[in-house]
Amino acid sequence: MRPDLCLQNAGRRYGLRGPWVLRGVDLTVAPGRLIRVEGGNGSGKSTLLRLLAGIDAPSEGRMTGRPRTAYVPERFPPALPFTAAGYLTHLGRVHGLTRTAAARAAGEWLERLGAAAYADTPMARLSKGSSQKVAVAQALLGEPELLVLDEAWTGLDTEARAELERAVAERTAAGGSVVFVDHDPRRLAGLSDATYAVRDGSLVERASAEPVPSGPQVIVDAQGPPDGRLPAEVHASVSSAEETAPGRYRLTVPAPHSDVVLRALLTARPPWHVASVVQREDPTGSRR
Ligand SMILES: Nc1ncnc2c1ncn2[C@@H]1O[C@H](COP(=O)(O)OP(=O)(O)OP(=O)(O)O)[C@@H](O)[C@H]1O
Repeated sequence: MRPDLCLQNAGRRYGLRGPWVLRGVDLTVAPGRLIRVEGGNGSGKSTLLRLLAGIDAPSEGRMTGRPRTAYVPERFPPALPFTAAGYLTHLGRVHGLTRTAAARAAGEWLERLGAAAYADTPMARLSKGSSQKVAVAQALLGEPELLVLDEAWTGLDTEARAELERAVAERTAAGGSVVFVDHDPRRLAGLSDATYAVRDGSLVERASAEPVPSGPQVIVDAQGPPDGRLPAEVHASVSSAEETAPGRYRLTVPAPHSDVVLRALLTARPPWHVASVVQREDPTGSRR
């Protein structure tokens, strides 16, 4: 089991005498956790995410337990001298994949994000939205143990936003950790294990992270063996699980997690029988 990533009494300031942007920050990111970071404009969210991503170092304090990390920055440099597929394949190789595996992963992620048509387009000619898809794909293709997302949904179309939510669910179900900042409070609402606010240079944990799941939910009716226990991946991904008969469950699943849950049920040994899958409207009535 890999260790937790820990920031201990960490501080960051820019320049030797610059004001402290962060100070005395303690944060533990355990495997499988989904962590949301909030805060006002200029409060230091991106600074914290850059420390977690390992592309910046604390000016004081310690950081231990660095996992294999990928990062989607707030601003992605689009004017790189590569095509989208060429760039992603190159990055895949940096992540340790063979050339063939890297090219395959690049193609798969461009396809999932709806950017396959731009695979051979030079990065400098991509629209802002397509460029953001490449930024997201480069982070996902190495199946990182820690995924750090700084406003990664901004600029994506609706389908790609949903796909990124699914990818986050897949990462955490596979034991990866995800830390994200997003201006939309409904982003992954009800799914975070913890929410922290950056305030006056400190990191404050919000008392309780969204107890009531919001956003669209899917109701799955599934039958396992009579003494069947729900697979661990399913347990980790549902809002609630009600046993309606021996081995039969009515699962309420946040929509972004539904693929992960269905896959876990259908590939369990023995596989579960999925009797029905019904979309339930967002109980808060909000739209994304
Ligand atoms: N490279 C840098 N050099 C100097 N100052 C910086 C640098 N990066 C950030 N800062 C300063 O640190 C403070 C926090 O910035 P940061 O980008 O981390 O905040 P943020 O919460 O992510 O802001 P926003 O919501 O506007 O993206 C700001 O005052 C910013 O000007």
